[in-house]
Amino acid sequence: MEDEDCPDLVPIDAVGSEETESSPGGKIPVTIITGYLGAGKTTLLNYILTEQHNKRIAVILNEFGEGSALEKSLAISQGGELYEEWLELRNGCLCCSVKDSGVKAIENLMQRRGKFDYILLETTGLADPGAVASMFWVDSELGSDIYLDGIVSVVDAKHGLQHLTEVKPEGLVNEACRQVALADLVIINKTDLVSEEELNKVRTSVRSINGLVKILETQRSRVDLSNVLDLHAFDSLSGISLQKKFEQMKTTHAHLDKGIITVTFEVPGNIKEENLNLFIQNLLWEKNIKDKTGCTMDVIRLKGLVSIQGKSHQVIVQGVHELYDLEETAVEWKEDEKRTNRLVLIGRNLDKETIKEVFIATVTEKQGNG
Ligand SMILES: Nc1nc2c(ncn2[C@@H]2O[C@H](COP(=O)(O)OP(=O)(O)OP(=O)(O)O)[C@@H](O)[C@H]2O)c(=O)[nH]1
Ligand SMILES: [Zn+2]
Repeated sequence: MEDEDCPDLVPIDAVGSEETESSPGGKIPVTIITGYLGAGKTTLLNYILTEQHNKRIAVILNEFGEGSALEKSLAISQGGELYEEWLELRNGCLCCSVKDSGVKAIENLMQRRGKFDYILLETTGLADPGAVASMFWVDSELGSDIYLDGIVSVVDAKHGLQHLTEVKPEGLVNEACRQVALADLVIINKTDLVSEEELNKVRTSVRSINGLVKILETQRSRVDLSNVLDLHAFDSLSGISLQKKFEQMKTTHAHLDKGIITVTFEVPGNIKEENLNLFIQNLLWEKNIKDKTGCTMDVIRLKGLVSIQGKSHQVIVQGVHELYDLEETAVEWKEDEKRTNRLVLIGRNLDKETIKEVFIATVTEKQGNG
């Protein structure tokens, strides 16, 4: 069994000398809350801020949007002014509302280290959560204090289907779809406003975009916090749950439009790390892998469990847009176990046969001695 309480390993020089009462040397998890305009993100965060849960959560509300969301946060800020200072709430949480990307707010928040154990960050309804997520990966200064735990996307049960199926001008990705594609958890909210049949359609649509995502259904964004926090979606702890998902995953339904879909494939054997890097870089950086009609495959999210030559443990692959990394998991290949590589890609113009062929060609290709 995995010891979930085991602190993440951090480089020694990353452990600051400042007061870190909560978890010495430990990084603070950040969960990104996305979702289309009006889906219920702020409602979710307000719910978390007002519930008793014995957790000290710092919440960064994005108040770029107008109307009801603003009013809600005004209610929380009590003073009647838009809050740009950190406010300590009765249940031990901290709250701040910001107008920009929120990264500034996180930097500002880190000065209050020791007062909270978790950060929830709301993005604007139209934001690309991948861009926000990327900042935690590439910003090493932020990265030594915090880590990305997961991406949660709130979907409006009433209008979600319309948002998800809206066709954008050529070349543009529908933001609502992108948010679902990147999510580790989708909360279908406002179920009070729809029939069971409508709800089914939304669920099916979410599932067809993202075959891996966990789906919850709520009213007023009332969720069990344990389903939202500590998902460990981006670290090696998620290797075990990823393996379970592979087993449960059904093949994706054929999509009529050129929307975002999930494809998954498996190739048995051991692969070389450099060949895997080459494959991923062709896909994410060079973007030179095309489908049968000549369209470039556009991968938004990538996950995989692979078997690398010379490594005794399964390796997890994580990608968001152009960024990716490989990390050895705690799961060891057993001696009599068939070594295999399983990948999941979420994106556009993905064609399973072609991508699998390219993978096989790339990873089995003999590399020169140099
Ligand atoms: N009927 C119904 N209304 C809801 C539910 N959840 C939230 N709402 C309402 O939907 C509206 C939008 O909710 P918000 O939480 O502000 O949505 P948001 O995603 O933060 O919106 P933006 O920040 O503007 O993108 C508010 O008026 C909420 O009261 C629900 O489950 N059912
Ligand atoms: Zn909001």
